Amino acid sequence: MAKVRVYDLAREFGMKGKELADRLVELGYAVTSHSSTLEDDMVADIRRKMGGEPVSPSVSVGRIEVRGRSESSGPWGGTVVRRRSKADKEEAARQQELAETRALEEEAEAARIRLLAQEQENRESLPAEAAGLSESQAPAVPEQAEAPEPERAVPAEAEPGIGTTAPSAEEPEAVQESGSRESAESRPATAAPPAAKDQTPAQQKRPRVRKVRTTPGPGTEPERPKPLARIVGRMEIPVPSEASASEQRPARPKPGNRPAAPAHDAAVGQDAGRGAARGGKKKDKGNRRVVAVSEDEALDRRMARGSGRKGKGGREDFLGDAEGDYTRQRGGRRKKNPRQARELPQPVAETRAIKRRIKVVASISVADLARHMSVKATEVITALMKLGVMATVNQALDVDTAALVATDFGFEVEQAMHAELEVEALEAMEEEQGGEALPRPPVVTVMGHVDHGKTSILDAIRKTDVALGEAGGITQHIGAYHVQNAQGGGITFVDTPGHAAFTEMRSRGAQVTDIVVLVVAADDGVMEQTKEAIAHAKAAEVPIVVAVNKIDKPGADAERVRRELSDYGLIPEDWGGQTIYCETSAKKGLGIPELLESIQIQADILELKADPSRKARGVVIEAQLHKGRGPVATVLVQEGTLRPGDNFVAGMFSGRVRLLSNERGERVKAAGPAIPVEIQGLSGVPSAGDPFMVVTDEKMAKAVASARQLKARETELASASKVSLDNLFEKMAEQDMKELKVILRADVQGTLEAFGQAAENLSTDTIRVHVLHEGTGSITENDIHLASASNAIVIGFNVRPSVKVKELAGQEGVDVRAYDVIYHALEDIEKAMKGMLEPTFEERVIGTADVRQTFQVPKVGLIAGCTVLSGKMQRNAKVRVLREGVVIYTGKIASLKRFKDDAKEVLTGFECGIGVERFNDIKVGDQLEAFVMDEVEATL
Ligand SMILES: Nc1nc2c(ncn2[C@@H]2O[C@H](COP(=O)(O)OP(=O)(O)OP(=O)(O)O)[C@@H](O)[C@H]2O)c(=O)[nH]1
Repeated sequence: MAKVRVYDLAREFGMKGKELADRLVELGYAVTSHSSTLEDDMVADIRRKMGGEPVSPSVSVGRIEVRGRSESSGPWGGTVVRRRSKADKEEAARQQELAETRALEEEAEAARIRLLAQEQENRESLPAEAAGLSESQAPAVPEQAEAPEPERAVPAEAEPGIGTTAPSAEEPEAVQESGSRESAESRPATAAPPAAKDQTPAQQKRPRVRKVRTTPGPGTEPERPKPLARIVGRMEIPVPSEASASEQRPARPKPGNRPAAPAHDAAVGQDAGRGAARGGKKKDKGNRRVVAVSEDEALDRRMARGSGRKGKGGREDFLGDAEGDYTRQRGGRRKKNPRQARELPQPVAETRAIKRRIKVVASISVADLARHMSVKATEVITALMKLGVMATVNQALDVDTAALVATDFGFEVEQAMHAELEVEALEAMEEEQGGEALPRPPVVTVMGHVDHGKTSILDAIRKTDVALGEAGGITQHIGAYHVQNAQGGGITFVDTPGHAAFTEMRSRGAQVTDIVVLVVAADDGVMEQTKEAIAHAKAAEVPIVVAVNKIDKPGADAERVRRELSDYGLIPEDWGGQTIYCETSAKKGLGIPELLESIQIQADILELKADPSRKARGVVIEAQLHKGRGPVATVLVQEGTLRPGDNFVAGMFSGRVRLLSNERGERVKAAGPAIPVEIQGLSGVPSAGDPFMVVTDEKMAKAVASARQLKARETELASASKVSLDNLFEKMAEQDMKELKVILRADVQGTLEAFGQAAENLSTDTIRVHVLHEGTGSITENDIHLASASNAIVIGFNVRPSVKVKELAGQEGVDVRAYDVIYHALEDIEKAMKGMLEPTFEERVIGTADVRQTFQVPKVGLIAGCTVLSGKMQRNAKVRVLREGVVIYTGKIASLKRFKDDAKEVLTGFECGIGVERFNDIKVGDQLEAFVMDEVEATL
């Protein structure tokens, strides 16, 4: 073919040669001047790019690919040459952009449906497409219609569209763009260029766009236009999602793009191929995006693309991150948010999950549980009722119950015992791995009756402390101190006030004392507190060393003391017993070394040992908040060695030993077993008797402390009993109570007024009696609820609470008292205020009976014919009616008859008739349980 020069071509376009040359340079063609020669392919390409065809021809030649490989079309599939009128092409070109945009939205849904329909759907679409072509292009019709291949090819094309792998996927796009469906799916490399050459601009838009994303590979034909030129058309790149959109076009032919359908199909094949290569997920993304795009958005998108990115990054984004890319281009951050929002639920859910977990150590009050779940306490109470649990706001729920009710509110209750378990594990490990247990000094507590000389003896002992040297004198009192005797032995004295503290510590599980020194004044003998001290020491199973003091006194009689103490089991050694006796005079310093020696002997007998190599463990002897030094505690180390820097837990508090000092205020570097030491560095003030333990690290210390605080709070709530006349005095002392709230019930109004006045007159400077509520009639459940909520007691005159009310009162811990005489009630209140009142009554079951028959007796009511199973049935006793083990009524035995005679009581094995007061619903098979309320003696 003759070579065409630029100016020749320019004439076709009605341009000057130079103009076209410049234009071609702009387009990236290697043109130097208006007289440069152009290859045929270049000419065709230029014609296409310059607005289609030369001015003169009235028709253009387009080539469309026949889908699939036909027998006649050779290995790459056949092509059909068709003719289109210029008007058609112009129309197509004009409408192309808008049509595509509209198509995006219109086709989006169809695309999704189509993808889901997969092969069958695609197959159905092909005939429609072929028919569309046949209408306008006679030559194409027979070939397309007759060829069976296209139909076979469609499924193959569709497959990549849904994520299957197509070998062509990784082929250079320049090759793929013009490929037929077949070429796209199988081997498009060489078939593509002819189609590209002959396509109308509208047809080529899409393929051109795709070219942008790839660099022409080695498989491209040499005569193909330079890649640079192709980049110019990049602005029209459809996003991958459009692949699925374009896939729909054959099914919905439109006037503007119907002829281009095959090319679109080819594009589908390409995109599908890419999608396949990148995995179905990305393809799916593309699909989602298409669905979401409106016409306006599509326009925006195209514009954004037009001004947008180039090169590989663009391709990556388009294909792999289409949504992200879109949102970034359209609105930066703002637009990115929706995407983030889609990703957010996960972390949000996690946060919620954490928030929705409530840690409970042992129990939690209803109020606390409600607070944790941000619901009203009444809602929790209702939920509990549904579970069959009757609870009040302040009632404590155990972990299981709390977990059960929390589930209703979408919360999870977690047993918060980890920290404590860790400590236990550490303790166990320490014990296991600990070193050798070595002899340790004894820990001694001095007890005795008032004024028998305890303090004097301790003072005398201190004076013997060789460690004091000439400086002498204890500089500070720390509750315990260690003395070294002349023989080099050491003894630790716990200097706590009396046996109350001793017992209190013991009640906390802190057995610190190895030996008790019982001081008895020789001139006074065994007194009340001497006996108590003996009882406490014995209860604690601690050996006693007796110090018979004040032997210097004229009336001193050591023998008498021995005799008296022998009565309590403290038999002297020289009498054949095992108790060591020492005669001392604290005042004159007599017998003190012997006393110390005796203690030592006793300690030797006990063979006291401890392992100094492990982490320290001990007991808080006393603690206080010091103005300048913060919380300080005297700790008695029982095992291991305590050193500055150790992280520890003391009761509910944690800390790190900042400073260790002994009873003389001297800094010490370490404190071993049985050594009392004062520590600084606590987070709070622990209580005497609290366990002390060095833990692994600060984190653990804090965790354990907070777990204990939580537990303590729960325990406090759980045991928070309501004020009763019995504990009124304690509560006053503990809680600084200033008011005794009373709810009154009486049979007549006059009694109420009289009592109310008298009760309020009992008010003193420290406590006021306040009648919270009063009314006539029996005590109601509401009274109990009110009392429970207000920490009040309920007093009834000539009225008794019903069984139900009584039970409720029991559950709520409300003190309900019934009196017949105002004076007795006032007396009780007065006693309570003085802390003198003791518990009064206790229930005692006296017998059970089986109901065998029932009789309706006129004017009397229902009588149960019973057999007494155990104990006895007693007239006027209280009785519970049980049906299948459940108490259905509690009342009083109104009548008890043996045959026709009234009986006081009926014993086991006998039959009787029982009438229950105000209860006529007794049935055969019920069981009656008779009980009485016994007055309970006050105990110490
Ligand atoms: N004659 C004489 N008097 C003594 C002796 N020991 C103590 N006293 C005196 O007895 C009184 C009470 O002594 P304390 O040491 O205070 O007795 P206590 O047992 O500590 O007393 P409380 O702390 O009140 O329980 C004081 O006046 C002492 O001087 C002693 O061995 N001989």
